[in-house]
Amino acid sequence: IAPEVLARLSSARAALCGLTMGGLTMDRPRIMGILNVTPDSFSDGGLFTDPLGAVNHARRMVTEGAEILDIGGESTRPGAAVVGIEDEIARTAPIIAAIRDLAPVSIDTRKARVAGAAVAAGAAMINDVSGLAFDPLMATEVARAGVPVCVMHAQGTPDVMQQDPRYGDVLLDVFDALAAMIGVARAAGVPQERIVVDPGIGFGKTQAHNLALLRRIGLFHDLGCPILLGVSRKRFIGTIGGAADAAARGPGTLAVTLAAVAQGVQIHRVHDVGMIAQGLRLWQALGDKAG
Ligand SMILES: Nc1nc2ncc(COP(=O)(O)OP(=O)(O)O)nc2c(=O)[nH]1
Repeated sequence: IAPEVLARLSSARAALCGLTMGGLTMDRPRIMGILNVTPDSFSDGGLFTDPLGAVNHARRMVTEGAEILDIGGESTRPGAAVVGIEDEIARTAPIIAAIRDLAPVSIDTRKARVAGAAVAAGAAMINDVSGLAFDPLMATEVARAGVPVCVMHAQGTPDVMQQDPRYGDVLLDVFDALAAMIGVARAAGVPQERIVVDPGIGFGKTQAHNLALLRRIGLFHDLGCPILLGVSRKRFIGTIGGAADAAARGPGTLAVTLAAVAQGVQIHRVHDVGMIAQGLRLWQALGDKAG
């Protein structure tokens, strides 16, 4: 099946997944705006640690086209330190309460108690970069909270994941690992239609692994869940695109995002919302036969 046909079929199937987060269906690409309230995130650490700055940035991203806001209080870049639960809650819960009416909010955390506090503050989704593996209580917490969860693949933890990542076949290995995560979530009581999958670009992957995953990312539709992709400003974009400064990697991020849209990827987690939203509008106009 031609990739574009596969993408349409997959998008249709994903739309039937019925994931609705704040009423968002998965029948067209959605932008998830990144709100890192951390001092050390790899590309924007420290920019939004003051509450007013964080709220203003959230408002600007929604104005520019973000339909989901992903707030994180702990950097998961290679080598990052683990943040204490109370600190992570203190960083995120008050901001969630302040931005919850702007757009559905996702909490980017590996810890069940942080996720619970976030949902209590108004979060509408849990984004776990450890794929429910870091905190044994997370799967149960997700089921209790009754909100969608993104399970992301990572090989190893941030402190060691980039030292020597290896796979038999990265596509099939990641596919199987995500299928197992879906099994863990379902066994804990999370229904299939509340599960989103993410291959975890840059999380225990070489550049070659990242490119192999991106070339065939449409394969993951066969897991029966919407796909979330986080490539924004990541190292491989800087290396290939020649942009040493992470904040200058928006054009490369847009190129990779549109390639993923062509394979039916539904949720795009990005820093440069305005740039990506503009690109998506052109992409959709080109695909709109009635236009
Ligand atoms: N689902 C999902 N969540 C993620 N959270 C953080 C990062 C890392 O990017 P960023 O948040 O910009 O950096 P940091 O982890 O340093 O805060 N990437 C992903 C991703 O690819 N997918």
